[in-house]
Amino acid sequence: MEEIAAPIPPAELTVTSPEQMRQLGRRLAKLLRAGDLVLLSGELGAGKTTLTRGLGEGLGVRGAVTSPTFVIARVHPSLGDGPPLVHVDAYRLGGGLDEMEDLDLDVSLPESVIVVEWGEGKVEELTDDRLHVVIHRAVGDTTDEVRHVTLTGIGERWAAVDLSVLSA
Ligand SMILES: Nc1ncnc2c1ncn2[C@@H]1O[C@H](COP(=O)(O)OP(=O)(O)OP(=O)(O)O)[C@@H](O)[C@H]1O
Ligand SMILES: [Mg+2]
Repeated sequence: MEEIAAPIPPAELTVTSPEQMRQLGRRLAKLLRAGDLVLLSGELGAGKTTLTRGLGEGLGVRGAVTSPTFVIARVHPSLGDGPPLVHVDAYRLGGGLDEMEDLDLDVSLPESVIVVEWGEGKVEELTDDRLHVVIHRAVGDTTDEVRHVTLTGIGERWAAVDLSVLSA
């Protein structure tokens, strides 16, 4: 009989500064590979771009990750032989997937690591597997630098990945 493994629970961690958020991104980058989709949720200023900056550093890609004001997506090629980082800000992406494909990114998505801010309900169809990262501020707190981060792996790709290593 086939053994069905219990799903790995989401990892929950607390981050107390922007620098720590970047560090988390750098550590998370080590778990990522070409074809991965990372969905980032959290209110304005939660730290999605800050985390992505760390991901870019960890992946060793060219160019600093910034908040794209006039572009929806930016491709950061690898400085080595790793996958490029495709950073999407779907805030203004109304139509979802179709528009995503229309972006004409000149990059092969299955060969890239794709990180999407504000992508909920828009890009899930890109792949069955995704890592969903939710960043929360402590309720009612706008001055504090404390953030609660929940990482949930969805699909076969993440079934055996122990995300608790990220809290180390
Ligand atoms: N623990 C923390 N982690 C991340 N950012 C933090 C933290 N504490 C304070 N900050 C600050 O909060 C802001 C986060 O901005 P960032 O652009 O990363 O957010 P965002 O979620 O991408 O917002 P947007 O929805 O506008 O794209 C930065 O100014 C950063 O310095
Ligand atoms: Mg952002």
